Parts: sequence; structure tokens; C-alpha cells
Amino acid sequence: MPWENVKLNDGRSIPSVGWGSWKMGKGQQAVDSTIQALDAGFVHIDTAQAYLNQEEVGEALKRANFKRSDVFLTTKFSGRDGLSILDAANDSLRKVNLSVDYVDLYLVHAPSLVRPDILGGWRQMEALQARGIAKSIGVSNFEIKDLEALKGANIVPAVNQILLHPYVWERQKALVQYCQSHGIVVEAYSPLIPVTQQPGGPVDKPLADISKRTNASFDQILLAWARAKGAVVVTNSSKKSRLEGYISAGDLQLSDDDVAAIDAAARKQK
Ligand SMILES: NC(=O)C1=CN([C@@H]2O[C@H](COP(=O)(O)OP(=O)(O)OC[C@H]3O[C@@H](n4cnc5c(N)ncnc54)[C@H](O)[C@@H]3O)[C@@H](O)[C@H]2O)C=CC1
Ligand SMILES: O=CCc1c[nH]c2ccccc12
Repeated sequence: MPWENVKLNDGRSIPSVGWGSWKMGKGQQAVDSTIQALDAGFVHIDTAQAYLNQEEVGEALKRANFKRSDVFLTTKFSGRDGLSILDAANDSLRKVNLSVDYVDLYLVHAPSLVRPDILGGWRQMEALQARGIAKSIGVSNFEIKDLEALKGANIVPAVNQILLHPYVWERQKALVQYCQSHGIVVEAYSPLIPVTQQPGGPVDKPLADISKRTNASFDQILLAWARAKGAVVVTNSSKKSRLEGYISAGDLQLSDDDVAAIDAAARKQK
């Protein structure tokens, strides 16, 4: 089963695997990395004001000669340069400079950027959607209390992009369940932390067992784990072979027992 599209609460849909431009640097290197991700099969690109490479992402999309409607582009309001949400979104559009002037998804990068008036900030996001600048709008790093602050809004966020991997499942699962029960798609960022920043931990054992049985790499199993939790995943690499591995992880489906074994092992992490 390849990576499918997931329906959003506004009727649009989002590809369930995305490539993010965080830490991809600037200049030619960032353009080349983005083109490489597109060549590997990613059609969902995640960037942000804070990543300082929105121009490069736009340049790559132009060079790769993609039809605008065939790529799903997310960017985020990260509170840089003292710009309002509306000005920041327009600045992002100018930077990515695509032939059709919209982003597919615009996110508030973190609740701290719109506190204390979270609802007021969200109303600016609603205005962006009404103007067609963003087809869909959502949030990132919002906790349940932040989402509750949006109760009076006209539009429910389409997405909440959050940290999600096995070692944070216990602390994030109530948030994931809240989002899913309110029609908010969860996007998992940094899904590979168990191999990148916490290798040698207790989930390595079930990952090794599943890898032996399926021939999948640890990376692929972690992406499949996040998908099994109902999340869209956003990952990254500058290595083409890894990117191709992430795309082919769309064919890996974990059993309930596999997911339970990973969750049980993750609970042993100190
Ligand atoms: N909304 C937010 O606050 C955040 C959003 N993001 C988004 O998510 C995207 C992905 O985030 P990451 O933390 O980079 O995700 P990730 O957990 O997928 O890590 C990707 C990194 O892991 C490395 N890697 C993959 N397999 C490895 C292995 N077997 N051994 C060692 N290293 C390996 C890759 O080369 C790459 O550098 C970002 O580019 C950004 O778009 C990321 C962090 C925060
Ligand atoms: O998205 C990755 C981490 C990050 C970098 N800059 C900001 C600003 C606001 C929230 C998160 C981040």
C-alpha cells in the first residue's frame, strides 16, 4: 500500500508523507536537496519562515518543473522579522514565487507566537484562508489547552504538526486522540528520533525483530509506526538512498502486535 492521501476537515487532502526543509541550509545546497526529494517521489514539501530557505524551495519547485497542483506545499508563520501573520504569509508567497499564488497549508509554528490572544491570531489565519492565500490552515506544537482556546473559532485547524515518535507516545497520545476526535489531522515531525538521537534504547529490540521479519530498515519501521497511529509523517534526509527508502516505506504495514511491541518497549525508556 503506497503512501496515500489523507482527507482534511476542509475537504482537501494531504499526501501522508512529506519532506521538510529544516536544517537543509540555504543557497544551492537547499535547492539541490529539495529537487532530490522531489525526484525521489516526495510531492509534499514542508518549510517555514524560520527555516530561511523558502526561496530555495520555490526555486526547486520551478526547476523540477512540477505542475503547481501536483505538489502540496506547507509553510509556517514562525514570528520572524516582526511581521504579522498576513504579512508573513504574503512574504512567504513572494519568496517561494510560484506561478499560482497560494500555499496548500499554512501553519502557526508554535502557540507561543500567538499568545496571549491565540483566538485573535487564529482569526488572522482564517482571513488568509478566506483570501485564498492558504488553501488549508493549521497549527503546530499546539497542546490540548491551546486547541481549546480556539473553541470560538469559525474554522477548526486542519492539521496539528507535532513531535511524534515511540519515546513520546505516552505523553502525546492524549493530544493525538484529542486531535483525531476533533477532525484535526496529526502530522508527526521528527519521527526518526529513536535512531537519530536516541539509538541503543529499548525500542531497538522490537525494531530489530520487525526488521528481521520484513527486511525493512529501522527508519522505515518508525515511519510505518507513526502512520499506524493515524499520523501524516514529515521527515527529511539529504541522502537520496534514504529518501527512496522513506518512499518505499509506504508499502510497509505494521500489525497491531508490532505497534504494541514498540509501544511497550518505549515505555521502558528512562
Ligand atoms: N513544526 C515543528 O516545530 C517542527 C517541524 N519539523 C519538520 O519535520 C521535518 C523533519 O524533521 P526531522 O527532525 O529532520 O525528522 P526526522 O526524525 O525524520 O530526522 C531526519 C534526519 O534523520 C537522519 N537519519 C535518517 N535515518 C537515519 C539513521 N538510520 N541514522 C542516523 N540518521 C538518520 C536523516 O539523514 C535526517 O537528517 C523538518 O524538516 C521540518 O519540516 C521538524 C522539527 C520541528
Ligand atoms: O520547526 C522546527 C523547529 C523550529 C525552528 N524554528 C522554530 C520556530 C518556532 C517553532 C519551532 C521552530
